[in-house]
Amino acid sequence: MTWSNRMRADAEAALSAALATADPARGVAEWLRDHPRAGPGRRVVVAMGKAACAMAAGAVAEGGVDPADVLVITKDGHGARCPEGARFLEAGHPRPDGRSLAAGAAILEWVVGLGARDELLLLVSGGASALADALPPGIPPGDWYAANEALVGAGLPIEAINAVRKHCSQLKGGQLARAAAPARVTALLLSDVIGDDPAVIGSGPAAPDPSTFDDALAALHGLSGIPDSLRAHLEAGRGGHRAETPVELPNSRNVVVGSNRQALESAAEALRERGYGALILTGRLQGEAREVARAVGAVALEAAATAVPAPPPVALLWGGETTVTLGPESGEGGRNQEMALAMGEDLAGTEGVGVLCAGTDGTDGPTDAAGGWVDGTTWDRAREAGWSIRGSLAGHDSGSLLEALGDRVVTGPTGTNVMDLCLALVSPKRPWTQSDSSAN
Ligand SMILES: O=C(O)[C@H](O)CO
Repeated sequence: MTWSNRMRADAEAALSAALATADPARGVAEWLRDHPRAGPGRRVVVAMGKAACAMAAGAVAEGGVDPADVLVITKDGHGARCPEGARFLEAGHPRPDGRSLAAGAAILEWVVGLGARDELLLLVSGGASALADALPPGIPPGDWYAANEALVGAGLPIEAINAVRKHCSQLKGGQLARAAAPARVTALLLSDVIGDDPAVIGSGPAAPDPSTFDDALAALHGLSGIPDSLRAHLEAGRGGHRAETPVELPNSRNVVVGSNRQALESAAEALRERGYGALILTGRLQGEAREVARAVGAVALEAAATAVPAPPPVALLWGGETTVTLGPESGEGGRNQEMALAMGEDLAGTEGVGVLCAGTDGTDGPTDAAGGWVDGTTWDRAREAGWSIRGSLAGHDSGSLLEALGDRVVTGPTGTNVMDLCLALVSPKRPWTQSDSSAN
């Protein structure tokens, strides 16, 4: 086995371990097993987001829940693992649509009439903000769709986008928990945001909201494409003519049951078992993919050259989520494949350094790959095959090149979504021997 194949196999094994840990069904089931219900009363479930089906399956397996009491709202094509007998709705993502509003109405109906002895088990994962909503009077659906388009298209941080969403909704920013009172609300969250803030994940339907109408208006500053009805609603809120989102929710608790950090720790453990020292450098990676890539590549090369921050064999781990700003040309690819490929030039000709970048949902951008692998051989192999890394990056076509080289990382849809992982492996300068690792 070449050093390159060997390290790629190690990185892919670490990714598999991370995905197993981030499995949302497992996270929900484990939490419910450790927190058995006390007292009588119904437990009804609302699962919303891209991982709603798996989370609902975990609740049915361990939570003493009747599937008929489960409402699942997920993205088109994300219905695998949905518990039989649950009410199942699909809705628009990343652009909300009429089905998102129908889903919001269904949620509010689902919690009507719950009493003080009942519990709403709310299972929230990434995408929930677009998939379900209930608009306040005065905001027509068309205006709401246009506003979402403008907010997401402007590349604003998710905190800012969700501050606006929360203040133009009857569900978000803790308002679902308020609607479910006097029932107790337990929200189990699969985090797809940096920092794992319950108020941001899926716009925090059961989380006290520290943001205000004022913050929402500030987020819109300088943004075009926001309809007047929306601005008027927010202005009215700032003037005290609309109810603020709740800052306290005594009936609600929020618990993160799956996160990028857990995935990183599990990947690090798997790499230690394979003979690497493993350092998690950050779970807060963000920024333009190709620029972040240069920094990640530089740290890995530094470890190879100077044994800083740790001597080889070492694995350096990053988590988070980068972005890609598309130009006029865009081919096949996604942020993880672009990030991997953007290291190709800096790594060119080096030995013993390889990097895997992958999205934990298994879908990098609009492609069917999770991400890509790059090492010191990529540049030459691409040239020999008639490809140019620079050209592919210029056309945002990283996926086509990586596919031609057999260097895409393909997991298939994973059912989870805890952002991305980037694993840089640095081998000793000499070839691997049995004593370098317990793995074969
Ligand atoms: O749905 C959302 O708001 C984003 O995915 C963040 O959780």
